[in-house]
Amino acid sequence: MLTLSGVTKRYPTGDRALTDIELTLPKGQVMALIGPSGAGKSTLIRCVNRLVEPTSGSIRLDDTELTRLSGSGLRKARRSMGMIFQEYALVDRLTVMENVLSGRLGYVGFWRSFLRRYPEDAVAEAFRLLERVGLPHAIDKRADALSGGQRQRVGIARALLQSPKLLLVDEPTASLDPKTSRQIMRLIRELCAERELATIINIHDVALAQQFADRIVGLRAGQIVFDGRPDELTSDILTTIYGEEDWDTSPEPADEPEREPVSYERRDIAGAMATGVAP
Ligand SMILES: Nc1ncnc2c1ncn2[C@@H]1O[C@H](COP(=O)(O)OP(=O)(O)OP(=O)(O)O)[C@@H](O)[C@H]1O
Repeated sequence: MLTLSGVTKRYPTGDRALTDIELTLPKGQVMALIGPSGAGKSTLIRCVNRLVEPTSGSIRLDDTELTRLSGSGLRKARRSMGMIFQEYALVDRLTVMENVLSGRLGYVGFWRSFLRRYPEDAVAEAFRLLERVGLPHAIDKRADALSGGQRQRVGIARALLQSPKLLLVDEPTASLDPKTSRQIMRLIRELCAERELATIINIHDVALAQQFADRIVGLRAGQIVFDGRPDELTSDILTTIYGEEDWDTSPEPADEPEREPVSYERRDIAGAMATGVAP
């Protein structure tokens, strides 16, 4: 479905962000891309949707060579790639429904979108998607009245309204609490299975990646140093990806502070039992 072959990116500054990347992503697979800061994760995702121009190599989505596209060909190809962002990228003053419908901008043309006239089938599908992501009650709310988790659900519905073949997801949980992060990852996973969407998720949280991805690719200094199943990600491999660290130890329990022995009078204890307040 998506095939990267010999992809290299050197920025004009001389930074070599990716070197000779070989990667094939089949339909329906959720792939987590992990690696330290600066490893090249965002650059890889951005090369696929051509927000960044690869210096060399080939990127194919089905039969289309993405690196050769420009103008309308590139716009058409981008419709088949849904993006989900860390900071949600919603328009705050628009409603949830309007934000979701903006996922169709690549299809409806400038004047129709300017006049906010979307085809009926797009509106019906937006309703269905908002129901599916758990926001049917929030359709008319302004985006800035939502919590982070709700905003990310809107971002997911907007990406899916494009009817993409591929989802490119950049740090979807970086601004969310642990429970909401899991809910969002679970939702992305379920939707990918339902729609047979191939997905690349750029993520720092290794535990979340292991729990919700089918496959993990580890990048270090622009090169793939691990490509395997989540259960194959051992401490040694984490060291290869991130560098030396003791991955197995949990934090030492904090020492109890030494306390002066306290003696209570019997009547203090009786009082405490009556009021629930320690003497
Ligand atoms: N626009 C740019 N111009 C020059 N160099 C860049 C640019 N964007 C990224 N780089 C460099 O490319 C390398 C890879 O950066 P990239 O942002 O892709 O890494 P990352 O793994 O996504 O990092 P993070 O996890 O911190 O987001 C780094 O050395 C970075 O400094």
